[in-house]
Amino acid sequence: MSNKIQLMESTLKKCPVVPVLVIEDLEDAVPLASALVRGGLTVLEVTLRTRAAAQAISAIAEALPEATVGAGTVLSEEDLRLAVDAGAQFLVSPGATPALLNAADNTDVPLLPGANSPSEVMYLLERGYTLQKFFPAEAAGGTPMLKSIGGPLPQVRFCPTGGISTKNAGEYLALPNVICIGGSWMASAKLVAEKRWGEIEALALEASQLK
Ligand SMILES: O=C(O)C(=O)C[C@H](O)[C@H](O)COP(=O)(O)O
Repeated sequence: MSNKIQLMESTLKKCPVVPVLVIEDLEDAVPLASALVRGGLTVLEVTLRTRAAAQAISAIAEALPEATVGAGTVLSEEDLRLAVDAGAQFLVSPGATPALLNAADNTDVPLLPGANSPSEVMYLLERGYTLQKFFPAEAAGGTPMLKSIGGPLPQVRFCPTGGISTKNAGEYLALPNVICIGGSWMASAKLVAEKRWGEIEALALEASQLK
């Protein structure tokens, strides 16, 4: 486990923000990822919420070797297989189940599992996860909740995701138990549907400079 945690840590340390992407149209995958990478966001999470997702991961990995592309919304062993076979370099889940964690134990690709309560965090810690996604960040209590969890559980660091934007990103990044944040604001459904790559690049640039 510790090698995989180290790999996850080095990935999450690359950038302050991981864009969470919903790619409906495969032809948008590479232009979208290119815009984000040009803006300085090189770690990308493609959610498995669309039919194009797995092919989008493969296309981005092939076209942009400088990017680290992972799969999000990994809910089951089947999702995990699909993502790993597509070439995902990391996996993200909004929560965790024993079946998913067992499947993750049998692959070399690191998983960032989600939690948002002390018991969930403790369970994942028991399973070896010192890096976890805090989801849905704002709805689950935001920075006060993360600060409180950090009291008894300072050994766990989080990638909070859900309801974060440039407005509150800095408050999360200032916490000692936050390694990076996730969000979709720089690649909203509207911006992607309208193929506004220049604007996405500008928003990525702003996000990549967050501290
Ligand atoms: O798909 C997943 O696996 C998720 O966990 C959900 C995403 O992380 C959030 O949808 C991103 O949140 P927003 O930045 O508020 O859009």
